[in-house]
Amino acid sequence: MMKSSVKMPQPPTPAHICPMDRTCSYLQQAGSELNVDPGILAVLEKPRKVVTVSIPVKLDTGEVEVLAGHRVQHCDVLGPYKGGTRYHPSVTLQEVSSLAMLMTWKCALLGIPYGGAKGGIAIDPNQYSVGELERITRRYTSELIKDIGPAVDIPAPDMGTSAREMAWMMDTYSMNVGHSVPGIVTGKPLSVGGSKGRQQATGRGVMIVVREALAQEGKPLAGASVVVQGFGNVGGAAALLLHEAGAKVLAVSNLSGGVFAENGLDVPALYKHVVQNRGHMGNFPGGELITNEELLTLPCDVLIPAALENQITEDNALQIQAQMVAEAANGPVTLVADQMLHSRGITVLPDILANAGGVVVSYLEWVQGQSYVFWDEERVNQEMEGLMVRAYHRVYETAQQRGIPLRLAAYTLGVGRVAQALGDRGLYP
Ligand SMILES: NC(=O)C1=CN([C@@H]2O[C@H](COP(=O)(O)OP(=O)(O)OC[C@H]3O[C@@H](n4cnc5c(N)ncnc54)[C@H](O)[C@@H]3O)[C@@H](O)[C@H]2O)C=CC1
Ligand SMILES: O=C(O)CCC(=O)C(=O)O
Repeated sequence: MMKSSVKMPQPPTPAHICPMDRTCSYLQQAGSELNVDPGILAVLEKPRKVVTVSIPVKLDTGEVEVLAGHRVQHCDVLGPYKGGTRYHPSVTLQEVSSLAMLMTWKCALLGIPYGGAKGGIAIDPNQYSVGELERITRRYTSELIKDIGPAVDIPAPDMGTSAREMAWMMDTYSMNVGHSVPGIVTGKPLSVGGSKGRQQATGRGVMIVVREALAQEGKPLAGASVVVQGFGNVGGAAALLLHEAGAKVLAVSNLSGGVFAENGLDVPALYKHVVQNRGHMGNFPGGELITNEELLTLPCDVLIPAALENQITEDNALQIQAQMVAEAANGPVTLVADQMLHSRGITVLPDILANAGGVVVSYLEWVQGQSYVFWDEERVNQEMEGLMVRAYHRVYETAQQRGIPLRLAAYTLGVGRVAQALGDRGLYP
């Protein structure tokens, strides 16, 4: 949705927070809950293919910079690999591998016929011109040409990328193979076969899951107090849609800081302000400034981290005052913090459920493209809502039946489906 022009150095990921350890730990927990054969778990712990490519790019100054790009394909037992492409300074092979594994469980949980993958380049896109970004994206795509394809691995947007980059990827792939291949990416512009509703889909899915979870606790979404960290594609759409649904959005933030209003922010006005101010929240007349750290610990019904990984850690988990945390970002809560929130009775809606709206509409885009029939936005939203609501209730019921947290229930469903398919395909006796 909105690209920020704020340039700030990124703090390194603390050494004790390893994204792959977290994802593997949840996999192991789901495996023991389901009594999955250790051989199958050993297969699922490792990505099937890891590709790192060198991306030489001529900068506008005439200098050449050589970047590293990754694509990790975790598992394709249920269908083609699927997952976003991230441009962010924190990108590492470890991070991309963990995100690829999350995609496998997310697609399986939602019942969509995809495997899991993720890609990324460790750059701050705000530091590059549009021309440089185009050259980087095209070279990255060309380097991956033998590893991606509409029946093999289908990239999509993630942090730092959008429909624009998907159009460049599609064009580059199409030029390489000699004909137009819209199905090579999802999240592309409508003009080249994108789907209505994809841009807001992840945020809309977050809103739907939060609404269902609040309803389960007997609370309506209208009037619920919400805090959102991140105001990009996911956080921006989630805040706007929650506001539209009558929730009181107390605070939102992005890289530039945050704003808070005790009686709720006028989110559309803030959105306009941020666009006009090239990503800056400061000087917004309808709220007071707040830091990202303060925002995370505000008392509210629902806290929605929609930016980076590892935002809720053992250092701030005890200060979280939300009743519910909805993981719009991938991996915003560390392993230890997750246990701390659980023992404090705070409901955590796990990423593989809460942010699945994006890949669901990517799937619907792919379905429309395959059939050459394109739907109106109402139909896309309805189909997505149906899948999200059913997934939420499957997770909730599994958690109730097994007496386990929602995250483990979600993993149990996702891992169980993949393990079953592995067995049925004869890969494991
Ligand atoms: N784009 C998509 O369809 C999907 C994205 N996600 C996840 O959602 C998260 C956000 O992705 P997008 O919204 O697409 O990215 P984006 O690049 O559009 O927006 C990221 C937002 O986070 C803010 N941000 C960055 N660092 C921050 C910090 N330290 N503190 C506060 N805010 C900060 C940025 O200023 C920006 O507002 C990521 O974890 C991504 O993997 C998950 C599912 C699908
Ligand atoms: O839309 C997609 O294919 C992938 C979205 C994504 O990267 C994610 O859900 O984390």
